[in-house]
Amino acid sequence: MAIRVCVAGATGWTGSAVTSAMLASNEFQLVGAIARRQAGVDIGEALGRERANVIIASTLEEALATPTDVLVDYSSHDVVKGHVLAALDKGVRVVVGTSGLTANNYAEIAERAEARNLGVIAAGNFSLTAALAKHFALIAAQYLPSWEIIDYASAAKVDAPSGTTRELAEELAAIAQNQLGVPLEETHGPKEVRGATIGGTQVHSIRLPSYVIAFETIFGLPDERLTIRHDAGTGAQPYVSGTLLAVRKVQEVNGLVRGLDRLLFPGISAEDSGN
Ligand SMILES: NC(=O)C1=CN([C@@H]2O[C@H](COP(=O)(O)OP(=O)(O)OC[C@H]3O[C@@H](n4cnc5c(N)ncnc54)[C@H](O)[C@@H]3O)[C@@H](O)[C@H]2O)C=CC1
Ligand SMILES: O=C(O)C1=N[C@H](C(=O)O)C[C@H](O)C1
Repeated sequence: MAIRVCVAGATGWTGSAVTSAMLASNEFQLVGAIARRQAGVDIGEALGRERANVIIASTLEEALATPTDVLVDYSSHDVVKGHVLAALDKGVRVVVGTSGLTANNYAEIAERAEARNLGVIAAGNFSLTAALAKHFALIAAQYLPSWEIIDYASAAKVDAPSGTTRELAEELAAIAQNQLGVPLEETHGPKEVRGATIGGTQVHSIRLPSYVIAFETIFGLPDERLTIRHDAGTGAQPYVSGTLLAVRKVQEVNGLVRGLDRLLFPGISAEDSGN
């Protein structure tokens, strides 16, 4: 039986690519679509396709009035947490693509998902190559003691750091404690220039025209350096297959799974490195 999916942010840059893939597949049945603009319009027509017989809703409550198995969220940092908790309260599993949620937000989501005996899969980045870049960085942190992260995005990206680099920094902390050459409080000059500290990692977000989206984890040793970098282009296609994989897998998950790499590769932990 097809998995019944509702997409929040269905007309957006990412949501429209995911929604189009759902509409083109027999494995999924699109039963709901949420967007701020074009509410009341058929989602197929809004995306330049044939009619899908699904009318775009302006609220989650309206959309989830139709029985739904999985909510996929590619909306906005200011509504995503409310969407996830409300969906769980209605017995709907969730795949979270939207960035901007903190570790505390995710702790609350994990607790709610466990209480409802439902699954949530969230990833700062649903691209396979970005998941590989994160996986390689987690491996490197088992062996190399010092690193920093640079997060590049267009001038229009409102959330900082990116969901990708926030997730990476938080998970690096579970592998090892990053070692700084000079403690931040001993920095001579404004400490802000050393970036934001997330899970012990200094994260630097650049928001400038001409960038699309990229991140790099730089590991420094005396006289040598390793950079693990991911670059994505202007299309949203890289995020589609990972999102669809999560929609399939979330049926089997209880509680929160964070990171596409967790679905694709065996876990890495501090014990593996002896840290
Ligand atoms: N995890 C991942 O792999 C990826 C995550 N993202 C994240 O997904 C989010 C969306 O990104 P884009 O597609 O570029 O955004 P976008 O601005 O192109 O689209 C946002 C969509 O959400 C809807 N929306 C916005 N605010 C809303 C609200 N208050 N209530 C209901 N609907 C609302 C809009 O109508 C639109 O359909 C961002 O947080 C972005 O960082 C984006 C790409 C990949
Ligand atoms: O806003 C974007 O474009 C993207 N956001 C996600 C993030 O915040 O990491 C994922 C991807 O980088 C695209």
